[in-house]
Amino acid sequence: MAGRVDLDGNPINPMTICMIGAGGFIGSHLCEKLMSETPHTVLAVDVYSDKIKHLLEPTSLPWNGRIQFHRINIKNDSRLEGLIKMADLTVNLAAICTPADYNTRPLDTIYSNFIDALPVVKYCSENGKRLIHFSTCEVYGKTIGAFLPEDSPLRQDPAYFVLSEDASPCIFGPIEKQRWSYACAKQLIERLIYAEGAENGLEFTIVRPFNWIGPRMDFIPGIDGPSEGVPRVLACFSNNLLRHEPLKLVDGGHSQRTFIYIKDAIEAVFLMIENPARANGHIFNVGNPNNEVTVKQLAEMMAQVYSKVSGETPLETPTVDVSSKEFYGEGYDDSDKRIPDMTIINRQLGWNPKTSLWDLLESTLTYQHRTYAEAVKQAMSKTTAN
Ligand SMILES: NC(=O)c1ccc[n+]([C@@H]2O[C@H](COP(=O)([O-])OP(=O)(O)OC[C@H]3O[C@@H](n4cnc5c(N)ncnc54)[C@H](O)[C@@H]3O)[C@@H](O)[C@H]2O)c1
Ligand SMILES: O=c1ccn([C@@H]2O[C@H](COP(=O)(O)OP(=O)(O)O[C@H]3OC[C@@H](O)[C@H](O)[C@H]3O)[C@@H](O)[C@H]2O)c(=O)[nH]1
Repeated sequence: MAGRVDLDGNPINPMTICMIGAGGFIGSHLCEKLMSETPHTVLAVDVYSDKIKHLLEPTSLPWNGRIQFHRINIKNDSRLEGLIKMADLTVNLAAICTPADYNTRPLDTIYSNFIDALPVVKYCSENGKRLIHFSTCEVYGKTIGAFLPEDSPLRQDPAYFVLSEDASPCIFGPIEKQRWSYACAKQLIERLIYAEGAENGLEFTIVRPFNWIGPRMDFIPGIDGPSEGVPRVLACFSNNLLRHEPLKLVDGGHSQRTFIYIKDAIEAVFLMIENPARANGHIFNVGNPNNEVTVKQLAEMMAQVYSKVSGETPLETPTVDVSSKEFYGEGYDDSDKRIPDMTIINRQLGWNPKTSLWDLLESTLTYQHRTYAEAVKQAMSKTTAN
């Protein structure tokens, strides 16, 4: 850890980071790396701590004293301002961010992603503290290309689908498609943060993650989350594979996504944390444009990789189609394609993702198998016995 320098060769001084949502998927990976590779201190705020328990106990851990857990619901806790004041930097990850909630719990989604984030922005601005706020690639909504005729050659032109921070429009569906409640709330908080920067000098960085995936993402229904819960696609498909049942393709699985390994993405956040002069005032796409697949291709690849890492015979029928209405309910809609423009993050931080989709699925599904296979087997045999 000695002699750590930033991208401009200046020494990096130890800092205190107030991390809100530290107990979630991204937060747990950030905390892990901050503890093992830096001298920084983390004030970890969340309502849950299961995913960072291994960093908090036992007290003999080498970073003991550098991470403190504060079980706080930021909706209604006066301790939040004190923690932000104690820190040099606040990283806000807290949000409802599973698509199954956007159309079924739109009020909770809007409150979580906009209203609950407001005091965090305000406390940072009023106290002259730096803020790294987690937004989403969903703020881009649909691509311009999605509105062109199916056979238009312009659909092949990157100008119609590559998503860039300073040029692409934000294209959402109608209000009755409540799917967009999340994207719209995230867009408004981005605009508010940007305005606080412009009018009141808030030092901010906005992160737009493009489908970060890896170990500890969401939950496996009925094992470490509600049996009726619907997590994001990695956990849905992992659950299907663990139960040896076909993977469900929503509306044929034609939508496209670029997936990035959580460990690559965390490197980018590290560069932002430790290079404020290069990161402040910027919005960054963080994704892997080389890992594009349709959801159907993702399902097929996951089935292949899972069979390799578990030694189980592949499913005869690996996928089954399901309508979005049946799977998510009324008001669902989808982003068609998400390719991040990497120009700004390359220029400011010199960062590039490294891990291929196959490799990241291999390590992630090895983790899923080791962590859950036995518990799923037991839960399934209990259900059969009853
Ligand atoms: N994972 C991705 O690919 C991805 C993509 C786009 C955007 N994001 C954004 O990144 C952030 C983190 O995402 P994640 O994947 O780690 O999700 P996550 O659900 O695993 O983590 C969010 C954490 O915030 C906590 N939280 C929510 N409301 C809270 C409250 N009121 N008080 C205290 N804690 C609260 C939750 O308990 C959870 O631990 C979110 O803002 C999300 O919108 C993630
Ligand atoms: O079992 C499933 C689950 C999901 N899907 C599909 O897989 C695609 C990806 O679904 P995800 O659940 O990962 O969610 P999305 O990529 O649509 O959005 C996510 O991306 C960015 C973040 O802001 C959020 O974490 C989330 O909104 C969608 O097209 C969805 O319809 C399936 O076909 N089957």
